[in-house]
Amino acid sequence: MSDRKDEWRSANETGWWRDPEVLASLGPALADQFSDTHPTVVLGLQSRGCLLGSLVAQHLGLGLIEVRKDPVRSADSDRLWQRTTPPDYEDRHLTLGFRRNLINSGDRALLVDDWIATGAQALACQGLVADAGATWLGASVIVDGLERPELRRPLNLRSLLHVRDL
Ligand SMILES: O=P(O)(O)OC[C@H]1O[C@H](OP(=O)(O)OP(=O)(O)O)[C@H](O)[C@@H]1O
Ligand SMILES: Nc1ncnc2[nH]cnc12
Repeated sequence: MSDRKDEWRSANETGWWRDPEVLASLGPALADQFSDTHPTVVLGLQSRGCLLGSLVAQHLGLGLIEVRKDPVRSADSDRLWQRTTPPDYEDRHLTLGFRRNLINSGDRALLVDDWIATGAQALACQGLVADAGATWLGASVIVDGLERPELRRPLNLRSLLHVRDL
């Protein structure tokens, strides 16, 4: 998984998906970080988090909730849980959300993502889970680049790599 940074100072994550062995190992590795918990649903943040979230969900035999950026109602009857993020690593205030009927208050939710930076998007996801009355288990990510260490515990962040190790 070691991977030097490119000229944009970000790891070339697309190379990870291209490697069959790395791809096969990511779902189990991200799931195993939370083997002491009992998730009932995986949350994947559009878009890379969904790619990884589906690997984790499949490994655990669970379903996936796709957390959409700027979700649009497909029908008036679609009620959404929605939250707007604080500024993220690109200084965006994104609206994140998903259909309310995808989660219930008995669910135990595990967020999966490739990278955490400001923690803004993960915080909004934690808020969405709280809005639904469900239980937040934590965030399982590949790269921990968290800029606010005080968020590590409340988010229950677990990572495969730290950004300084790339
Ligand atoms: O900690 P934060 O500052 O909130 O940033 C982390 C989020 O940003 C990146 O996704 P991005 O929005 O670039 O979308 P992508 O998955 O489509 O690349 C990354 O995959 C995380 O989801
Ligand atoms: N995928 C990513 N998400 C958030 N911050 C990043 N910095 C470099 N790559 C990133």
